[in-house]
Amino acid sequence: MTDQANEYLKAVSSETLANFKAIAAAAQERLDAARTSGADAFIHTNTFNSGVAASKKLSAISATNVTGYRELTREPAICRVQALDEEGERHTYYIARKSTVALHNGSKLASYGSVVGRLASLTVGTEITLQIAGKSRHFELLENIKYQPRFKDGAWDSLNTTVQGEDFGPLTVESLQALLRGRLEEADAEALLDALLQGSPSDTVLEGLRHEVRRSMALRDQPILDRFQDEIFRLPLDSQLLILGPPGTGKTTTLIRRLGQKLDRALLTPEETSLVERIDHPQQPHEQSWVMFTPTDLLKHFVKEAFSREQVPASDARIKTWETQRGELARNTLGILQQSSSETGRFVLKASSHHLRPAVEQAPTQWFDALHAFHKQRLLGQLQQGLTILVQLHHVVGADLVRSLVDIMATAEGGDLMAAYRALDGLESQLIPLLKSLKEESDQSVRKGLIRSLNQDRDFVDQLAAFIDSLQVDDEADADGEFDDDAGDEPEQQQTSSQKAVQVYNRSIRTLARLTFLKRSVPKTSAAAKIRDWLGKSRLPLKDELHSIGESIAAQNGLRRFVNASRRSVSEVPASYRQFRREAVKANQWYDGQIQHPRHLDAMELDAVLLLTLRTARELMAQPFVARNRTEPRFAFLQTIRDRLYNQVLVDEATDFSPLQLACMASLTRLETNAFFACGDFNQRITQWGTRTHDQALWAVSRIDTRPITTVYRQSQRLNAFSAKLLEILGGDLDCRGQLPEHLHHTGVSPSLLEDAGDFQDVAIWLVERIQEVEKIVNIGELPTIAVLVNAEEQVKPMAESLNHLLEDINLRAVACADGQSLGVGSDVRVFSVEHIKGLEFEAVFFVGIDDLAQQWPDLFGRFLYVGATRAATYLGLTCRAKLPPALESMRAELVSAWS
Ligand SMILES: Nc1ncnc2c1ncn2[C@@H]1O[C@H](COP(=O)(O)OP(=O)(O)OP(=O)(O)O)[C@@H](O)[C@H]1O
Repeated sequence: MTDQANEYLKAVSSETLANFKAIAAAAQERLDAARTSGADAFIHTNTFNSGVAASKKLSAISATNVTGYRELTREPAICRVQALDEEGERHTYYIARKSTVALHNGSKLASYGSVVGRLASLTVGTEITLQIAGKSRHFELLENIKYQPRFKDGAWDSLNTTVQGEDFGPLTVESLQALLRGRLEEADAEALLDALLQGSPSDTVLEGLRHEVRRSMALRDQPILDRFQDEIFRLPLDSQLLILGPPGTGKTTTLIRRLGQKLDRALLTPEETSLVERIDHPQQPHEQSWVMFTPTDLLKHFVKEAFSREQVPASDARIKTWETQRGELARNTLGILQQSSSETGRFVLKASSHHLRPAVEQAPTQWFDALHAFHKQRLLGQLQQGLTILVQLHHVVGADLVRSLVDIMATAEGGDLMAAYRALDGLESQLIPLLKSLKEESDQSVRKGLIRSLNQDRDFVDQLAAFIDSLQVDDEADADGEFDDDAGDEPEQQQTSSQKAVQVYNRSIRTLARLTFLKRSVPKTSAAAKIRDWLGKSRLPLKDELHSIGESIAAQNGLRRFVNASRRSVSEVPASYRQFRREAVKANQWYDGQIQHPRHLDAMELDAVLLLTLRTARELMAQPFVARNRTEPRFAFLQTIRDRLYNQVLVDEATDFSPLQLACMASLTRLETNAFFACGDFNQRITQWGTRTHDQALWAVSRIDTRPITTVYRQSQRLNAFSAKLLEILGGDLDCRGQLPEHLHHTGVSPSLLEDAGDFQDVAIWLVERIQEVEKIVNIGELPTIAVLVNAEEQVKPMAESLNHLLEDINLRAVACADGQSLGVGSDVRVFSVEHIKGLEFEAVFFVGIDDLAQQWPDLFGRFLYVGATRAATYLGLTCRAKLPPALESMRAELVSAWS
């Protein structure tokens, strides 16, 4: 670096530290003002007439402001940029992480999420056009300085500041204070001595960018994104995006930053603001209307801190696994699963069962499409049968009504069920009263028969109740009569045994009457047949009576199919599924598992039922005739679902979710926003059911826009090269390889290998030697993050125990992170089962028993190895109980036995 550059650097450092002080002081002034006059000091709007919701929103804004100012007192700025505008004028901006404050000294401070904040992501020499205050402004970036501010002993400093100027850099300045003083601080003299002894440059200014050792078990702070990530995170709120990229390219980082930006009303574009205001709901304001799905609980814990840096409160209600969300929806909201063991009729989830063929589980989209088509056909069939009945009974229901229904059915048969529902919605004012009067008449006639029997025998109802209790009824045999009465539309209530007996009597007589009228036989195993036989001729209504009741019931049956038809398209998904599966099993299609009970569902089947329910409900919600009448009681069933939708849905490690699960998640976005943001990597899929191809992703979210990112920020050059080779020999998608950022000095070391390792005690000896090496090489006064990965949950504790025997002697500890529930604390060596470590990052990773893994999971071995190996930033160790698996033999030359 030239003397001139050095002097310039000092001048800028001095300006920076003065500005840090000024920003922190200005922010403190605002905080003090708020304290004396109440937090509402920030609000200049008159709230008297704005209602409760508006004042709630404003107090939320003032709370955000307070947090923002407080953050500025801790971290005044994260960047300083200089840019040349189209008129040749130089502009200097300081950029803060989230908030801004006006400065008295003329310096300009913008937040990173603002339009000007984009300059922070550019490299020097890049040109950009920005829309500032409605005007297009063109800039060329001349200089970019990134800070890590620290306040120590009453003075501001910035550590590991990176600087890139027009004709110098990038450089890393260890400490701006030290640069200004020309030496490292006294307190750091020891570090300086160590650095000198290791032969590293003693100067506080280093050429290039340096790797930052991973010290904590949380997603690393990355306040400024690169240009490509930055572009993605600012895309409009109502986008559907899938970021694809190799491990460690900052996909999760980008996702969290995007959420932070899109939740901050001050940073939304005018279009986004008007969209958010249109859909804002006092019960679930925009700031809380989001959910993020992660495949494991561990990843959930790993990213939580990154959310709080974004000032986004992220409770368990916001970051979830799909299993949690699915359970809530299927059980509580949609009633697909039974809620208690006493309840009957609904499905029971058997999560560990597999009913579908493995090939269907791996590519379930065709199966789902077949189910969808079946459901539509079944709904159409119900209406067609209704029309056939009504055409014959036009003298009961009226010829005009039948003609209208004939026209509506022509539309439905043309494939447009939604248009048919719209027309039927308009016809309900005729259908419902007619149905009601027919039912009253037929109920009256059925009741007469009951009273007759009671007159003959006062114990009739008690005897009937006792008989009903002894009945073994076949639900399927009674399913035929589902439109006989509307009891199914009412919630099941607690009944006395007499009430139940009378209800079963009524239902059975109606069924018998309808089948008599239709001249059809009664299924032998049905309740109706059993009751008929029990009643005997003397207590059954006369044949003529049955015929006339039957005619009315048949007409009601026909009419009922046209009432609430749209609701049935949603509520009858489970019934369609049961029938679909019954027929497919008979036809030897799709299924081959043992289905113990017609009400049992495996996890993928539940996803399918859920998806079909959600998609049908959304299709209905999008219909103008529904949207117009959304508050009407007849559409209350949709409101329950609407209340469960989110302004934004985010998915991390999307490829571990099946296409059905991704489609369900996308179906949880508000219809107005459709804001869906997912990230993943097909090479890192470690579930059999996960999404395998881009086509599957497109099937799940039809308008998804895929954005690749390829700069690898996690791994050293050596490990990145090793990972790329691993991908090659394991047959991964080679287009998904990444490269390290320019100017990064992070060569690293080759992975190390132990063969013929023996039992855990022997492995532990080798691991502890390597851990000590890492500690020595890293030399940061504490242990960096270290993970030991084992092949199965039951190995976690024994491995941790074996390590602890040895680590104790050097004052270190290993912790068993069992069941993927805990991330461990402090600088312990963490032992995980490999299936839980998706998305995590460590400075060093040791993968124990990879030859056993190859035998245990021949299909997924390569993927587990790839995911495990790419968790490591710098140090990777592999151990084999016997020898390196044959698939990896060609990598032997890349492996060493130790690092020192
Ligand atoms: N623009 C950037 N500059 C420097 N470091 C970055 C940048 N973006 C991300 N990182 C760092 O890269 C590392 C990996 O980030 P992240 O976990 O978000 O990647 P990922 O693509 O989600 O990885 P994986 O596919 O393994 O889940 C983190 O330490 C993060 O801080």
